Amino acid sequence: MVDRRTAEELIRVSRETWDRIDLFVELLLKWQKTINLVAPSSLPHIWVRHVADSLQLLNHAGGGVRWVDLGSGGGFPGVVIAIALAGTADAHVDLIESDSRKCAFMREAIRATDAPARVHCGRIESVLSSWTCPADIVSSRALAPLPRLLDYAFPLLKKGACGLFLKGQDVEAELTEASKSWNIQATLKPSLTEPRARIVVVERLDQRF
Ligand SMILES: C[S@@+](CC[C@H](N)C(=O)[O-])C[C@H]1O[C@@H](n2cnc3c(N)ncnc32)[C@H](O)[C@@H]1O
Repeated sequence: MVDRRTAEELIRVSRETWDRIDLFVELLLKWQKTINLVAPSSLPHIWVRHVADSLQLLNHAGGGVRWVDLGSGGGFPGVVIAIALAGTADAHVDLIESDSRKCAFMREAIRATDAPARVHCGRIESVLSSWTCPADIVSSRALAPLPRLLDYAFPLLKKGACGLFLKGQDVEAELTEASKSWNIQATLKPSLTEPRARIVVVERLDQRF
């Protein structure tokens, strides 16, 4: 349980939130036997590598409670964020994922933890093409290189959502590439869980013509 203790030292959330995350992790480990929800090699480090990695986004959300998480997979960061926001007025997380087995897992996790979230099983491009709900935050982890990620998130960013994207060490090159198509107002924040990783906070995005 060193990994779990390290996560608790990195991130401050309530005892009740940790209890609900315990339920989520228990369920994930059960489903992981039949579906690849996270890389098997990362399981011994699940608390820091996945749970704390997700929760750290709350530090950059400016109190935003209406989230849309893209390519949520096994629930990172979206389901973990929803669990942490449970009980907060107006909090809601929309999770968009195209793999129906991962969607089934997330629906079960939301039910078991009573998290304020909803799963949209489909392609991001298609789900967001008719999206009308306001969003404070659009998040994602390990979905696509930044240029494609910005294409996906643009329908929400252009309406004023803030982008919170967990990225690896290649983020500077990805930002340079994305700048060819976009005017990006963004800042890079250090990750609490991985020294080489960064959180890209996109405050504003406009298309270059
Ligand atoms: C590498 S996984 C990352 C999952 C999770 N965000 C995480 O960090 O553990 C990428 C996920 O995005 C989903 N995905 C990829 N392209 C997508 C698209 N266009 N629309 C919806 N989901 C997509 C995949 O099915 C997969 O579950």
